[in-house]
Amino acid sequence: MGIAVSDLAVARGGIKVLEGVCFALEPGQALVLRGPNGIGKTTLLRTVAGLQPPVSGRVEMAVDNHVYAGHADGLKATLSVEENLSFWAHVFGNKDVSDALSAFQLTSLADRPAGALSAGQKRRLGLARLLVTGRPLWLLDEPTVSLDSDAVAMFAEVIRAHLSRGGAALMATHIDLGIKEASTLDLAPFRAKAPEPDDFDGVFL
Ligand SMILES: Nc1ncnc2c1ncn2[C@@H]1O[C@H](COP(=O)(O)OP(=O)(O)OP(=O)(O)O)[C@@H](O)[C@H]1O
Repeated sequence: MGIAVSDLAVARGGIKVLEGVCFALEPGQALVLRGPNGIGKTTLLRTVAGLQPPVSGRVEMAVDNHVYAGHADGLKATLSVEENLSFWAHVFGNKDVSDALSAFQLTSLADRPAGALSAGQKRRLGLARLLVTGRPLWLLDEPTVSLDSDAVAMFAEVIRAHLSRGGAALMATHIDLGIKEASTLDLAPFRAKAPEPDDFDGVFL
């Protein structure tokens, strides 16, 4: 099962930012959330991931089916690249990290402490964690930040392989990943309207 989102309204800091959001994501599909800075992509992803409650509407998806990767890489700086991945593999009941290392060209850096990686290498390691979770549904917020063009291509290849295995991905990104299987949802039409004041004259007093 993927995700079914219906008539969803989400808020940040107590203010509604998006409303009436509807989409469905099936296994094997990717959906890219688009919209200008501040429209609410992160807020929507966090709500879908269950990290905050919706204002209204529904998010239907299977329990323990997804993994969320936000802006922070969530790495342990003193653990090596391999130890970081092994830690996360263990959390999700898995062991083998070799495929994740090679998918993001991290094998030659396996023994280096994560704190001594470049920004792009840290991001590659953060994304490699997705592969060791074994979870089918990936919720990704700006996954390509700090990646150079080779690493973006690497990431796009990982997404394609994930989709071909029946996985799914919902992601907010400003760049074109060149994934032809991916569709796009422009969030501009779902921007929440400013609330009508209850007391029109009162707002001027
Ligand atoms: N902690 C907060 N308290 C109040 N408002 C916030 C908070 N964090 C974000 N916002 C506001 O909520 C709105 C939605 O923010 P959000 O981070 O979801 O947007 P975004 O589309 O992901 O933006 P970007 O493309 O810049 O990452 C923005 O207008 C932002 O200023």
